[in-house]
Amino acid sequence: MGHQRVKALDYDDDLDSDDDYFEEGEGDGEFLLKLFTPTQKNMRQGTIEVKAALDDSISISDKEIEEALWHYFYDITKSVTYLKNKHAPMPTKVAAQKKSKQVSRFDRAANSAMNTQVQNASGTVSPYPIPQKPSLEHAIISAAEFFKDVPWLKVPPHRRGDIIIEPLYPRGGLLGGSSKPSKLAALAAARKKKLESEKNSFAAAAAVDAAEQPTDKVVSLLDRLNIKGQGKQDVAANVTKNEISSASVLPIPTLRKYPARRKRSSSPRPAETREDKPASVPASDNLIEILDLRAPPSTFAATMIGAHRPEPRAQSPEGSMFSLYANRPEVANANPFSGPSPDDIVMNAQAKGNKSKKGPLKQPNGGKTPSNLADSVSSLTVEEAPKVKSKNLNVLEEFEKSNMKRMANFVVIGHVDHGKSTLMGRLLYDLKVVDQRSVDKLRKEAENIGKSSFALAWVMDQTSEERSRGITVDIATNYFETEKTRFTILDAPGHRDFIPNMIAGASQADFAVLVIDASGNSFESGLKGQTKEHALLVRSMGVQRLVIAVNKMDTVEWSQARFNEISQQMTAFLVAASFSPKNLAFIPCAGLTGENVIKPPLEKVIPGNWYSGPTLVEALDASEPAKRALSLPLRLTISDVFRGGVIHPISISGRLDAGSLQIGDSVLAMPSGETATIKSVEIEGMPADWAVAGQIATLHLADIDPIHLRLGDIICTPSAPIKNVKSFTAKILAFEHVVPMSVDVYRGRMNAPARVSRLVAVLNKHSGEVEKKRPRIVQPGAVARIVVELEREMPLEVGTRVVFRADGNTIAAGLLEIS
Ligand SMILES: Nc1nc2c(ncn2[C@@H]2O[C@H](COP(=O)(O)OP(=O)(O)OP(=O)(O)O)[C@@H](O)[C@H]2O)c(=O)[nH]1
Repeated sequence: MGHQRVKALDYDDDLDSDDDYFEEGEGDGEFLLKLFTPTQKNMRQGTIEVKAALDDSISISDKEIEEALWHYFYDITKSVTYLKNKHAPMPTKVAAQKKSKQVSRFDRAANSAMNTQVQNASGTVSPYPIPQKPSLEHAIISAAEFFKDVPWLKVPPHRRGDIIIEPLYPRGGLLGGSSKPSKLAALAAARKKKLESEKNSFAAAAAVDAAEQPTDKVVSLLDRLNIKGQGKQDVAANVTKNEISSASVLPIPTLRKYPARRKRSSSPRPAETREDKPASVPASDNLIEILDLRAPPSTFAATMIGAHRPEPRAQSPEGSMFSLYANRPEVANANPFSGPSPDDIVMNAQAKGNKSKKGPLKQPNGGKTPSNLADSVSSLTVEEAPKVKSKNLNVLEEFEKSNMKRMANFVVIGHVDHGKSTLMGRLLYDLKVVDQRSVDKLRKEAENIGKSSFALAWVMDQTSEERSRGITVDIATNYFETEKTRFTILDAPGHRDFIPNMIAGASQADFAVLVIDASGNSFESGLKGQTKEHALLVRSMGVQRLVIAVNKMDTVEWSQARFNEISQQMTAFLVAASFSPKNLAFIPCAGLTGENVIKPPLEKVIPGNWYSGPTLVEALDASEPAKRALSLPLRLTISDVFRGGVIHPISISGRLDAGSLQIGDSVLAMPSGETATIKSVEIEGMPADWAVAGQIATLHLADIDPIHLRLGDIICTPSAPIKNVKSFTAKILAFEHVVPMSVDVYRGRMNAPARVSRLVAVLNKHSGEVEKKRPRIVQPGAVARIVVELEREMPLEVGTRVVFRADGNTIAAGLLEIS
């Protein structure tokens, strides 16, 4: 700070302007004198010493020395150093300015190359030393030379081997470091040496293997296959023959023990390349001169590789990076596809093993050509499930031999709540078909919902809906037998809403049991309701015999008068409905209490013991067996379609109207026209081999989809099928007025909308003779012939019984005459 202040004294302006500064203590003259006297001495002495310290070659004026001394406050050493540095010879001003900045070696090398080019062009000498070209022969090789025939791995023969790139500069030059090899370099060298020794030993071992075929050597499967494989022998022979002699000269790529690597290298080559260009080294005359369009190396490249311009490159036509060893004779002579592939070797070895153990090995495609294979495939068929084997029974003979108890199916009809189900429940209970325990249980359950009187009815009505509503909805089936007959009960619903179900039941019946409530007004109301309708329906459906159960006699105290009244009225009606009086049987009974069901009523019950007739069961048993159309073609009306589980996925049940069937039979479903095979048969829940007309059978089917089976469809014999018709002529009994009108035609459960298209004639009820042609209307109770047009086809034939309904009422029933 003092120095700065002294130095500032040189500026007059400052001195003049800062008068106060000098006014402290002494006056101006004295102060200056004190100040400059020792300075002048020091300056003279310092100038002498600096001159002495400086080299004589450097010419420096005294003033310059004094300035230095003044600047460095008479420090001789610093002043000398400053002057020396100031007057030392400097190459350029730029270099002097960048003296403090370390010039990178790369920059120096680049500058050198640039100067070299400049020197070559202008003859000037570069200020920097240019690296001298190494004297070794290898040093002439530049990187461009090395890679002149790249892509990689395309090494010319004269350079095949250890490529030694002599460093342009001593190690540790450009990038620093020691000239001693690094550990990594040492490891690489050791590995290389080891591989070479392995290669030589492997080549020798391969030669021995080819001759001796060692078997005791523990090698992997691939090793063994490789050794035994022809491809291996070929390659090994080549390697042995060519490589051992040249191994010391030409370091070859290491041959691996496993052939997969060789396969991998050759497999990508397309077949056409393999055929057109065998794996041989392209001779020199095969080389193609390629126009060298490359630009001269850049400055950087020239620095790195020198100014050498590579010769025009010669490239093999293949120009492939995989041709590194293509010009090697052992590889050139080897056709990689001449022998089996490694996969082939493995497969052949496996085939050998299998052959030795299991005989001839099948070829993957069975030795078939593609065309044969295609033929075989086209000839393949999906084998159908084995048909059920038929016992080929003569069913009619079997039926005769069986001495089967006669069978009868009857439908229980009548107005709603007249006691049909209760009467049948009593029948079954008294016949011990249903045990006491079951009835007690039903009674208890019925009591729980306040319907204790329905307990016996629940023997038949088993669905929750029926039990909760107290009415029968669908046909309920049950079985019992007497000494003479096996009976099937078809309990029909009495409610008018379920007339179709009642028709379905009636279509299976041999006769009918008409239940009439004897209590006050019930009979009369029934006559207005389904009592008459049901009677007419069953009659129109072919039922000729009726057992009329005058039920609930307990409610009228077993009044004979009431019984007689009902009998007379009903007889008149039924005879009018074409029932024969001899086929009508009136039985007084009480289903709820069980009188006269299976046991005659007690005298105390019947006042005056006025009834001595049969019980209900006796009346049933007294019925003439229905004629069975055994010799006619099979006709079975489907009343139920269900899935019988895994074993029986498709099952149907229904009454055989005609014909017979047995296990293994092929049957035809109409109207679908689909065939099925009968797998098994059940009659009354028991397995059977066959079934005949009149029986209600369950058939478990195969070879048919359930969608082709519906309620009311007909199962028939394929050789004599029932036909689907669109129109027919029928003889009808009119219940209501019939005019040309829209109706629904029922055949059992099957129905279809139709139109009465024409009234042909009114017929005599008894003789059937035409009484009036082309009537405009058919009166209720009259018999007439009409023509009906169906909106869709139905399987119908002559003799089929049909029912006509309109607006929920049965208006007529009839028999097909012409279809
Ligand atoms: N007092 C008396 N009641 C009876 C007799 N038979 C049936 N009942 C009663 O009549 C009612 C109807 O009986 P169900 O057997 O259900 O009549 P149903 O004709 O089968 O009825 P649906 O099948 O619905 O048409 C029940 O409450 C029975 O207890 C009988 O002999 N005497």
